[in-house]
This record gives sequence, C-alpha cells and structure tokens, in this order.
Amino acid sequence: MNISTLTDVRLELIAAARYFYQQGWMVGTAGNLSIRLSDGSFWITASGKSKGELVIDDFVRVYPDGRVEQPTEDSKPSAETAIHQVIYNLFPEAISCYHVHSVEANLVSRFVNGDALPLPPLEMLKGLGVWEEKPDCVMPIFANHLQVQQIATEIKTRFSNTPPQLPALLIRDHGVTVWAASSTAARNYIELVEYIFRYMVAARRVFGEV
Ligand SMILES: CSCCC(=O)C(=O)COP(=O)(O)O
Ligand SMILES: [Zn+2]
Repeated sequence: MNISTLTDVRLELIAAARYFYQQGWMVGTAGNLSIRLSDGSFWITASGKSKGELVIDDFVRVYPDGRVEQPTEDSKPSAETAIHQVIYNLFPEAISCYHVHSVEANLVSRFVNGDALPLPPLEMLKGLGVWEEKPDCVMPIFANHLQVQQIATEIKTRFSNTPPQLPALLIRDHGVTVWAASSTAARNYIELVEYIFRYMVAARRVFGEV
C-alpha cells in the first residue's frame, strides 16, 4: 500500500474548492464537488458550506441505494446531488464531478438561445479529449429549473439519446459541471472550460459576435 492509498480523498476536494474559490468560481457557498469511491458511493460537499474554507466534516457520503451518511445532523447533501448521481450513472468511468459558478460561464450561457453552445476551435479542446483539426464542438446547455431533479432528469434524457462531445455541460445563468476519470483531471477540465469561456467573452469584445 503506498502513501497515496492512505490519503483521504476529501482532502483533494478541499484543496480543489479552495483553489476554485480563489479564482472566483466558488464564491460564498456556490458550487459542489464530488468524488466516487470503489464501492460506488461518493463523497459530496455538504449543502451551504463556504467553499473557500471546507473542512473534513463538510462532506456527506451518498451510496448507490440513496442512503446518506452525514458527519453531523445539520450536514445535508448538496442541493445538486441529483446531478452528480445522474452523471455517475451515465458515465461509469467518471470518478469525479465538479460544478462551479463563474461570471464567464453565465455570460456565455446567454450567447445563444438554444440548448447548445458552439465552442471556438481552440487547441485547449485537446485537453478535454477532442483531437480534431478545426473541431466543430458544442457544449450542451440545460435550463436552470428551480427543481434540481428536473435538471437531472433532462440531463439523463438528453445524454442517454445523444452523448455529449465533451465531459462538460452548462446550466444557463448558473454554472458549469464537468466529470472525469480522476479528481486531478476534473480540476484540469474546470480550468480548461473556464479558459474557453474567458476566451469567448474576450473574443466577443474584440471581434463582436462571431
Ligand atoms: C449560492 S449557490 C446556490 C446553490 C448552488 O447552485 C450551488 O451550487 C451550491 O449548492 P450546495 O447545496 O451544493 O451548497
Ligand atoms: Zn450550482
């Protein structure tokens, strides 16, 4: 057994949340992070915690049968747990699911009225698994329903019929969610999609609508 096997994976989520908070992507209590374990359960941030200063007891463990293990009675699973559950069910290779709120994600989600955001053919897309010359990629956009379960159901229905080109989705006027085969990859994916959104906002300023 090496030393990394002994590390509590919640520490990775704490470090990632602190970093995202510093970038302005998890301001206040915004966003939620999760990591799946080998038994199929996952740790997810408890609802309403300040994401810049999480501690080890600010997580809840959710089991595949829906059972929830809370460190304290007032720790409730993230309000957006249903989205993490649907992502883990749809994508068996997913080990981490990260959701953040940035200003740029919200701006680009209004660049189109439809349910798909065309992405510029940037080299950065390779980091998200798109190895094509001049890739023609879109990021799926979902409506931000008050009932999170409705968002989760729409993700399930759409992705069951049409798998996304990228491991990422946008919820309009809300934020972005990514999933990956490791927590390190999920962190990179958040950085990559946020770079692409920043580029899109800057490009609109420089070139106008393209
Ligand atoms: C001020 S954030 C509003 C709720 C939300 O969108 C979010 O990501 C955080 O919810 P949680 O229950 O995970 O704290
Ligand atoms: Zn959110």
